[in-house]
Amino acid sequence: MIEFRDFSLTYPTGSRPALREIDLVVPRGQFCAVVGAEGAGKTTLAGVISGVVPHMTGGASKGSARVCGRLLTETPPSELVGEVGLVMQNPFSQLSGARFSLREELAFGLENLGVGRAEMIRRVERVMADLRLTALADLSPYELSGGQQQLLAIGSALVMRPAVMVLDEPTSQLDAVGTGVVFDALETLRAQGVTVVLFEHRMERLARCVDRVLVLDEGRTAADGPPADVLTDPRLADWGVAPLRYTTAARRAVGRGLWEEDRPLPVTLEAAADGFAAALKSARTTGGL
Ligand SMILES: Nc1ncnc2c1ncn2[C@@H]1O[C@H](COP(=O)(O)OP(=O)(O)OP(=O)(O)O)[C@@H](O)[C@H]1O
Repeated sequence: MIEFRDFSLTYPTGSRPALREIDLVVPRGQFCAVVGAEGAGKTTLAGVISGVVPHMTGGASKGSARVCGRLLTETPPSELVGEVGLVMQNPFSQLSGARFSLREELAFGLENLGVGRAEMIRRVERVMADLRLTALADLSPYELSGGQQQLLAIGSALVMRPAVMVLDEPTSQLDAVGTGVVFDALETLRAQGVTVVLFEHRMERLARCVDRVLVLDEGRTAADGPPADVLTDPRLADWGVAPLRYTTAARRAVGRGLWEEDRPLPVTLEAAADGFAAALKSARTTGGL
């Protein structure tokens, strides 16, 4: 689905590559998260997958980057419409400004593609049902909350039935409620088997819903694997990524003999609760409490 081979990219004004020797294969249906410090290359990678970089920014590349077999550096973004859906940080800036209701906004891209009316209605209704937007169908996009607007942006991308969805920090401008709404929608995408690359810094939510986490550090792949491995890697902070609170608490508990050494460090609240409950039980049994 996504295939990068030894791919590097240097912006025209860049003194060093923003991406270096990236090898990345994301198969169909995989849900992959990309994390990294500021300037690590996350937005650049999102831009390459969605066709924005280098077509709209300029830049020289080496190696190859493909989505659905198409070489991204040779395919203009307009030709990727059916293949890649992009959702960016600011939901407001993604509204067309040309439509009066949420339902019409969802139909906008399909109208531009010349999709027939019956098919358009079918797709729009389906996306509204999947993202639980049906009750808001007749509201103006400008009456929606930030979280709802971001759901609309996700819906506008999804309605085009892209092979891959790229979400570049979709919750960074949202409050806790909006973030919850977007992560619930991501669970829906996952359940539907959509291939997703999510660039995100809210690791606690991310650890639950992704198959794989890739860490970028100064444009290179520093780590790549299941969240339970990558997010408990002791080098995470060296790569500029704050470890999860659960992992940090359990690591301290290991040091004090309060976390079973052979129990993996937790990356979710549930795993942390189970681990601490087991530690408490064993302390009670052995008379430690
Ligand atoms: N359009 C551009 N022209 C020149 N250099 C750029 C451009 N966009 C990004 N860069 C540089 O490329 C490197 C990677 O930036 P990028 O925005 O991809 O990182 P990031 O991980 O998304 O960072 P942040 O979390 O701050 O958004 C940085 O050194 C940045 O200064």
